[in-house]
Amino acid sequence: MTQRDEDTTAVSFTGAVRAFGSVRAVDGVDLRIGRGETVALLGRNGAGKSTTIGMLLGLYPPDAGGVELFGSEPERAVRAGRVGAMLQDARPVPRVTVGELVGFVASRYPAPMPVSRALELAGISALAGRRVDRLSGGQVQRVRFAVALAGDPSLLVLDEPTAALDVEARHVFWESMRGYARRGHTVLFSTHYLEEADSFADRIVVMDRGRIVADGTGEELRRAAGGSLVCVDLAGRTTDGLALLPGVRSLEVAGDRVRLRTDDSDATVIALAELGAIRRLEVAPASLDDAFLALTSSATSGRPPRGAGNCANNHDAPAPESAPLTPSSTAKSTAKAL
Ligand SMILES: Nc1ncnc2c1ncn2[C@@H]1O[C@H](COP(=O)(O)OP(=O)(O)OP(=O)(O)O)[C@@H](O)[C@H]1O
Repeated sequence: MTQRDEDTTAVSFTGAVRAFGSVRAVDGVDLRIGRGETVALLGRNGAGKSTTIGMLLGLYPPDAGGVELFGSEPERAVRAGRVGAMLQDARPVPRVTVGELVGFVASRYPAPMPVSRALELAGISALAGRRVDRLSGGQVQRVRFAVALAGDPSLLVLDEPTAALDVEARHVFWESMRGYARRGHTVLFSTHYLEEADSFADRIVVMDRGRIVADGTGEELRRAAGGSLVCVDLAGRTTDGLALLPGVRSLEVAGDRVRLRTDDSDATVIALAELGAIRRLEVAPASLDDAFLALTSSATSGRPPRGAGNCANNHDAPAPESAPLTPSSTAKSTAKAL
């Protein structure tokens, strides 16, 4: 790494590998995050996101390759108070109040932010005098955010930060995050919420089976996954030959309706018209859900993914706001790529 790279790089993974027994949780990851960037780490359960975050914090030394924070080993950056983390499995400390906990954590850092400021940013000023072990799951999650902020770190690392939050609390959380990022801080967060990744990150890094399978803006990911969806009723015909039509990358069947993922919707539509297969024909741009499903390993046949816009099966209910993409929902919604 050159001096200039060191000056502009917050996080650097080079061919990083970490295995647990026979499972290669992180399998050759190369990733650079520039200072001031907000990056989302997206992937199904078990994709390797938490292990990546653990490596970044120095909790899991790499079996091969390297990980650096601000140009040195992670432990050093963590010890210097340059990193604030919010992990999934942190337990509430018994018997202390929120203010005491955040104050204690802040006192361990060389240049902390005022406790009142950390509480305010996390939206929990009113909880300062409450005992941490008597809070709701969503409130504890916000306390953990305040703890991560307490040292006024240059890099915030958040593992599924909004997992236990209701819709309103998620909005408050992201507003705080935006404010923090705007001050030039670097943020890396993992999430199952595609909309959150799209709305709040400068870049989305998609992991699958320990590897990075895509890295770019939401728009770039949509394009990489195949631009458009063409949907049409089968009207009793089979899908024979449809996968071979011009532009078509894959197809999915839901009842009597077929969805073609295509790089060239015009050519696909013309070919369908030549076959006389144009009943209830619709063309729609691929959604981020579609991109995610195309970029990660797809599962079984079934309903079209949520967020497929006008090209979804007309009988499908609309997607709930910011629904998380969990294996159970993807297994139901992922269609077979042929
Ligand atoms: N401490 C561990 N011991 C054994 N296997 C582990 C350990 N930590 C993770 N793994 C395995 O490594 C793989 C990646 O797990 P990881 O927790 O990094 O995924 P993830 O993307 O964060 O998943 P989730 O979204 O469910 O939190 C999984 O197969 C997991 O079972």
